[in-house]
Amino acid sequence: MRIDVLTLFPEAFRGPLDVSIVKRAREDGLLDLHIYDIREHATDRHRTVDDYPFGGGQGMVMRVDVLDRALEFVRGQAPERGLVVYLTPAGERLNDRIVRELAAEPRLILVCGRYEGVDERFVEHFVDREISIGDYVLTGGELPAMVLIDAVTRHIPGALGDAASPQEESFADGLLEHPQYTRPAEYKGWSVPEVLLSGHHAKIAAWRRQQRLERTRRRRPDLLEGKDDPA
Ligand SMILES: NC(=O)c1ccc(N[C@@H]2CC[C@@H](O)C2)nc1
Repeated sequence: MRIDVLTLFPEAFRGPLDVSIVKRAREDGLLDLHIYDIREHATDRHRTVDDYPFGGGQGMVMRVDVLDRALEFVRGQAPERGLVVYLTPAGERLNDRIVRELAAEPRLILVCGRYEGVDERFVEHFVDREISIGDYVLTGGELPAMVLIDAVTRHIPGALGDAASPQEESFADGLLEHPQYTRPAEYKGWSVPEVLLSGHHAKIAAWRRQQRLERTRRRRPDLLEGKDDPA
């Protein structure tokens, strides 16, 4: 899978994507990640990428002409057209379903805004999906883009290694994940649920399912809406 990123701050991407699972996915050629600087496509002497908003208001808006040129350049770097995703608080709330949809794409082109955002004509004519990672405003789309890259990479076949698979986790069955325990079996008088030490796999699976249900009912009843009560 190829992911291209358009940003004013390429340096923001150094670090989180250079470690562990995402790093290995890149080294193994499972994820082909490229970061591009939007400012390279500003044409004036001052390399301007933003301007004052028509109609007034505070802050600056990123120019559609600069973004169009940057996107056209990036598009030309690979044969697949790519799905253009703009990170914005006004987007669809990211969830497991959307992550899986995006992970199925051969190529994503993520657009990270700054200031007050981008000219709406860019969104209207060039963006395929607007995505939000939560109901809060950040200084830029870079962190949301890194969240998206991390979440999507987990679904690239082979990225989690042969053992684990994204099926067995939170949200995969629409529920929150069950609690996890490991050694020591006893710590400061705190013990591990007996069933997990029993080696009885059917009982363990049942206990974990019950835990997922109870946790979800207690913490995230919204995830259960519209579902008949799962047995
Ligand atoms: N919740 C989110 O996913 C999110 C995304 C982007 C963002 N901020 C950028 C800065 C200017 C505009 O492009 C939007 N804040 C929050």
